[in-house]
Amino acid sequence: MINAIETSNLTYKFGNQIVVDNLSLQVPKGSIYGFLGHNGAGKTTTIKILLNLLKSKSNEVKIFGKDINSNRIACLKRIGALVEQPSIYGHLTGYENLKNRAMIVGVNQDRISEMLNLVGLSDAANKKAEKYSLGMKQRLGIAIALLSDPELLLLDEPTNGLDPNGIIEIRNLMIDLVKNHNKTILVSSHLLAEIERTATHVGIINKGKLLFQGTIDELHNLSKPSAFIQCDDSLKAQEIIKNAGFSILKSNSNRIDFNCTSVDDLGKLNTSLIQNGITVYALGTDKKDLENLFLDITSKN
Ligand SMILES: Nc1ncnc2c1ncn2[C@@H]1O[C@H](COP(=O)(O)OP(=O)(O)OP(=O)(O)O)[C@@H](O)[C@H]1O
Repeated sequence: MINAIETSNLTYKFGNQIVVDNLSLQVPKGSIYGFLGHNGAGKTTTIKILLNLLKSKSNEVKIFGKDINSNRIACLKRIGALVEQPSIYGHLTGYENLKNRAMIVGVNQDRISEMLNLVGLSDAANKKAEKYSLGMKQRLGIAIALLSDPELLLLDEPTNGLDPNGIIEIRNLMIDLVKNHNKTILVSSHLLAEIERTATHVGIINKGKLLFQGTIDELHNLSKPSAFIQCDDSLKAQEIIKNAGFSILKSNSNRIDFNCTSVDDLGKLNTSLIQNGITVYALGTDKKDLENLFLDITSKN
């Protein structure tokens, strides 16, 4: 299947600084691709290149299989974007902002109500945009980007600065757009927990280099599961765990983490701890969350 976005050894410099370094992204059609990286990693620069706002070499960037440089207009027609602040006029209502944009891009005005409905702003359609919350402004920005019905959406940190409710609204909107409206979304973020809940695929960059790319499941599989025990005698329990052939990963007086992956082994260990007079408060297996994985991956770079 053709990827919505494919970059091949994409490299970009500001002066002598390499900001995007041999980046080969593959964003499958129909995915929510979480583009992760710390501040300054090169996410916005990459998105600007994908929008042809910054120049790439020929065949470094393909949109739905077509080189962006030789098919600029055709490619850009298939992309909607929200980069940095949405371009919204505060003195106009949400409806008027969309109407204005619909005239510029030559889109039928019927789509305005449809877009307001899609992003959940129908009730606020006649309110001035300056009175909108940050989350409403972001959703209006997405509605503007969707007016021309692009297949691919590029969203640069759309949840930045939003409260938990605003984050949930954007998250649900992204899922709805992909599931029910056949869109593909590339969404950049440094809010890792946020990406974990929405993304189907993930690309992690640091200093312009791609450190990981794959499905969210592949990312999770990178972290080795471990087990933990909480009990009343940590020192004695550690001896028993070591004697059973496991290595202690970390421990304190409340909790011991060790390299057990089998629930059978964990059950036997529980029996052994109890037989040795230890009271076990809790035990279970653990997998690293995305945040810790991300720190692991980026710190190795
Ligand atoms: N116009 C520019 N001129 C010179 N350097 C720039 C310019 N824009 C960005 N940079 C530099 O390029 C690097 C990557 O910046 P970029 O904005 O792409 O990162 P980012 O991952 O989007 O970070 P953030 O999350 O902070 O927006 C940074 O070191 C930044 O200082």
